[in-house]
Amino acid sequence: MAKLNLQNVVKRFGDRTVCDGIDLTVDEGQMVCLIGASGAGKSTVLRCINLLEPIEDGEILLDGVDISVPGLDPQSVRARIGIVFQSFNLFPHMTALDNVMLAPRRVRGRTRAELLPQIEEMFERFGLADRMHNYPDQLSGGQQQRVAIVRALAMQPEVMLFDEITSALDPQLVGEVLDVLLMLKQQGMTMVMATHEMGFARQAADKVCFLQNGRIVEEGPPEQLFDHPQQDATRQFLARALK
Ligand SMILES: Nc1ncnc2c1ncn2[C@@H]1O[C@H](COP(=O)(O)OP(=O)(O)OP(=O)(O)O)[C@@H](O)[C@H]1O
Repeated sequence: MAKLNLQNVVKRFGDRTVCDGIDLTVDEGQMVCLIGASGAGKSTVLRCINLLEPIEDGEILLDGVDISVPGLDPQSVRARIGIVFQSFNLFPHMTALDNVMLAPRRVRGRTRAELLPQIEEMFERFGLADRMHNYPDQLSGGQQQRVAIVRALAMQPEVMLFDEITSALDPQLVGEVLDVLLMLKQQGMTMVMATHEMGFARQAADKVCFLQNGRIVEEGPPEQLFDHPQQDATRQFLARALK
């Protein structure tokens, strides 16, 4: 697994600065949660890391190498950094298995036969063994999101990014998706997660970063940030979110 470093990352949309000098370190095997009000810039940070958005300034280092330099093939970076979104984005005309196999076949040139044992094992591990041949509309939201996670993992990424992956789920399905993240953490995956699930951030994160107006205004281990927030903005946000 890899280590991720953001140094003074600046992202603007027109004259609006959405990431205003983000410094973030995610050590190998760490889970970092980004929290903050809607519009604070959490998704944009993740999209910049995955090179879905070009940045105006700063550096994004993957194991010490700047991946944000112009000219670098974004596909090769995205093969190393997986991302899962709120909306599962599965192809509706393909089975769960075919959705998962698509990228490793296309990008890595692997065959179905080569991939099958590893992918079957992942479906099994994430409680989806009997769902491999179902189409997305035959699956619950929680199952679809777990398939989306398996799809990202099938590329054998070194870092995983999760953007509000439980926000579109019925409350009773949230737990089964968060459990998958706990399993990944146990396996030592390096992860960054934008979330409104404060209970999960408190329980599972190694570090929590509070974003406000495109800046990380406070960060620390969850017990420090949740129990002893230093900034008024953090206190007010947590008071509302934990209510
Ligand atoms: N493609 C875009 N063009 C213009 N503005 C954008 C674009 N994408 C995001 N923004 C703006 O950037 C700001 C940060 O958005 P972002 O989605 O990163 O916030 P967020 O913290 O993830 O919010 P949420 O919790 O609602 O997902 C918002 O004001 C948003 O309107």
